[in-house]
Amino acid sequence: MAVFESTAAEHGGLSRPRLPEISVISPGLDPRPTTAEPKLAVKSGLVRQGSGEENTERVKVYLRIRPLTETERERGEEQGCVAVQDEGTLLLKAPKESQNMRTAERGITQSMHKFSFSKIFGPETTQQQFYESTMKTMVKDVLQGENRLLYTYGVTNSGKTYTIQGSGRETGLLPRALASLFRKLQGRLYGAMDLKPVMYQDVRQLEPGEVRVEEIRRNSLLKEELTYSIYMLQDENLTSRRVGTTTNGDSGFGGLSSTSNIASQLEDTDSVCLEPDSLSHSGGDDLEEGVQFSIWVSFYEIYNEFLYDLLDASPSLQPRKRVTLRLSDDKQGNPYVKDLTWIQVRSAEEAWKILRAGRRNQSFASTHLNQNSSRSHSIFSIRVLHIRPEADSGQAMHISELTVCDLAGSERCKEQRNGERMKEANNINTSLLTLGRCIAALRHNQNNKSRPPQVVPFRDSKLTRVLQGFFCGRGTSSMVVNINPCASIYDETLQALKFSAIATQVRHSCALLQAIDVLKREVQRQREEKEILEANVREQVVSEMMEVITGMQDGFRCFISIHHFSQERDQEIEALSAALEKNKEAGSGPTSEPQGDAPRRSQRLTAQTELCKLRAELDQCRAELLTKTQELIKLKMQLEVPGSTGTLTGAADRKLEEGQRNLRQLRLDLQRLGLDLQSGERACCRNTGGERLRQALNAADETLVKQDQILVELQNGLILVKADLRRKADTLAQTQATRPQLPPSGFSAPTTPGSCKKRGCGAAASCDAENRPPQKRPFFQSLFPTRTPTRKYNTCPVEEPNVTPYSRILRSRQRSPPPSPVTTPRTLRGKY
Ligand SMILES: Nc1ncnc2c1ncn2[C@@H]1O[C@H](COP(=O)(O)OP(=O)(O)OP(=O)(O)O)[C@@H](O)[C@H]1O
Repeated sequence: MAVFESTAAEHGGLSRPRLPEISVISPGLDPRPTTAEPKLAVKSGLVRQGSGEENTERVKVYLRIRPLTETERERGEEQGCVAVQDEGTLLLKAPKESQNMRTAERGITQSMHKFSFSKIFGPETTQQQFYESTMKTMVKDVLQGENRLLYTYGVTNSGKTYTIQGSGRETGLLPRALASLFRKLQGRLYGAMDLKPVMYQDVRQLEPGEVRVEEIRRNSLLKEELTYSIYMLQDENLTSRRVGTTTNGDSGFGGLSSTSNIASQLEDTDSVCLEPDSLSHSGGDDLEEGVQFSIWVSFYEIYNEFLYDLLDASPSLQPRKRVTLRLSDDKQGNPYVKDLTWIQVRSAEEAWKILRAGRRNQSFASTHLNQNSSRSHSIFSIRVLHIRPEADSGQAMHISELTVCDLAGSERCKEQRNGERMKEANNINTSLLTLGRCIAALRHNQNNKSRPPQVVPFRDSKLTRVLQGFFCGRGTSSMVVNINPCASIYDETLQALKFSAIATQVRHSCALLQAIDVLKREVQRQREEKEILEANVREQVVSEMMEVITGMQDGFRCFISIHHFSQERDQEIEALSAALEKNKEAGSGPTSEPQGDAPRRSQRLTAQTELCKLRAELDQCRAELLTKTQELIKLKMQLEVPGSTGTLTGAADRKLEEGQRNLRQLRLDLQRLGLDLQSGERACCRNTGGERLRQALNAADETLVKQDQILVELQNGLILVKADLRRKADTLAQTQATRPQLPPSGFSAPTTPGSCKKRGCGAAASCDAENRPPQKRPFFQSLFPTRTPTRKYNTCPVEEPNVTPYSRILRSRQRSPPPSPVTTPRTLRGKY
């Protein structure tokens, strides 16, 4: 067939690569389709991808082809450039006069293009059929709590407004949706007006005063709509102006300037008399039990990138400056139209009147293509509050939304002769272009998950910003592409279809929703874990704190008891010290001690008395020792003086024996004194614990130790003296034996010539000094000058007849065992 022949092949020359005959501008289709394969992969408009994306659904894109008017047929617009191959496939064939055909003839593009859609609706499709196939399910979803968006896209004069609003009795999708909604909600409407949607998807509880304001606003709007209708009917002149009226454009002014025959088309349908659809037949059985619904509507437009509230002003007949609305973000960053008017509606008729009132405020103008062309994007939203009246304060459990967006038609700016129309066209095209970029970015991000995601330019236009939520997983969107089969606008239609082809590749952000759900669950789980962890930590901290506090309490109790004890001890010590002082002063007089401490204090006093007695004994012993020492010295001196040796030695011997006895007695006394000291100190330590007493005892003990040492030294000295005396006695005996002529009591130096008594004594002393302990010599020398017999005399045999009584005693002593070792004070101290 000639129509499928590529003109580019004929005229493109050899230098150009041969292009395929048909461009297939839709994913999932066979890139090389043939006429013999009319059935393409798209069956029901639901195209799925593999590799883990089976659960995500592509955005539904419907194509609606409007019928040609009689005028258009007469102009020769019907050239067969639009052909429906099946319910999902469209074939575009470039007409001869089109730009596309010219480029195709140069081999740059193809002249035929194939597109796939979710479903294609031909010119014969009725409004009812179109609603049943597109919006009915969306209404059902919204009543189930979902958010849905439907928007129309297409070239100007392609039937977008007709599709959404309808014309005459051919009501469009929106009034049908409203009628269906209210039929479904019969008996389930929430009568009060105290809950109102605000911001992105919040609900606010209204005060009674606010409720009255809301009622006044709604009644005013409905009343003025009624007044306007009556006015329109009565004023024939005005009514005659309705058909074919052209406006001067809307530069921010509403009212008459925007009134068009579109409004009159709607007014023809003065009541919503719609064929009942299958949804409304089903009644409200599938609605959630016990839930009531409050329906609120809003209507605004985006004109030249400004937002205007179409329900804010009454349908005034006087032009006035309109107030622009601002876009804001809530705490989660969701955009919403600030201060937008929301009206609660209680029936489809009320909603219909509100819609008509808003339509009169919308910006329309006549263009070269459409006498009543929408010059703005209009957005009508229905918010459904799901309310459980029995719940606390009747709070809304959930909000769902159905938004219907009638986009302005794209058109060629250069064909607009009017400057205002050109500006509008520029803005329309810019916002539509941004919408196309957003959809392309979404498609890119979905298809290239391994690559860095592109920024979706939602913020580049007001339109994409207000619709952002529906593209980001907070609902699903459906697109209706309207085309006009006129050959004269083929190129524009081709561009619109190329745009829609991108949209068909976009998937709903179900994956995002699922990810959000997963993340929500994860956050909840982690929050619970954190709470448990926090509770455990708190418990541990509390138990540790309790332990610390208990320890501190114990320590404090201990401290208090120690403090009390030390106070008691201090008091006792003070009392004892005072008593001691008193006793010292008063001697052994009676004390005025307290009754309870009397026994212990008497013990202590006894010990003190004992100690004093011991000290006295010690002093006495010391005095005795001194006396004995003096006696010994005297005896020594007597020994040195010549005289009766026997008498002297006998006296010395007696004195020595007496001294030894005294020493033994002294030793015993010392031993007893040590024991007494021990017991006394024990008693003192146990009973008083006073430091001063202990110091006094220690001092006494040290004195005793010193005295012991002195006694030991004295004893050693006595032993040496005795030894010396023995030697002297021997010498005397030998002297007497060798010198019989001398009187028996003589004690003189030997008269041997050349010899000297002193010399002989010196030799003996020098000889004897070697046998003495070196440490004792100074003491011994201080006591007794060295005057001992020589060794020669010692070695001489002693004749028995000349033995004196002293020498006998000495001999017997020499035979007797040596004196027992002196008990050193250290032994006592060690025991002590
Ligand atoms: N399916 C249809 N059946 C009958 N008439 C239709 C259909 N679609 C559109 N029309 C008519 O075509 C004309 C243009 O339609 P409409 O105003 O809806 O186009 P539009 O796309 O909204 O244009 P604009 O973008 O300029 O507003 C209207 O007169 C409308 O009644």
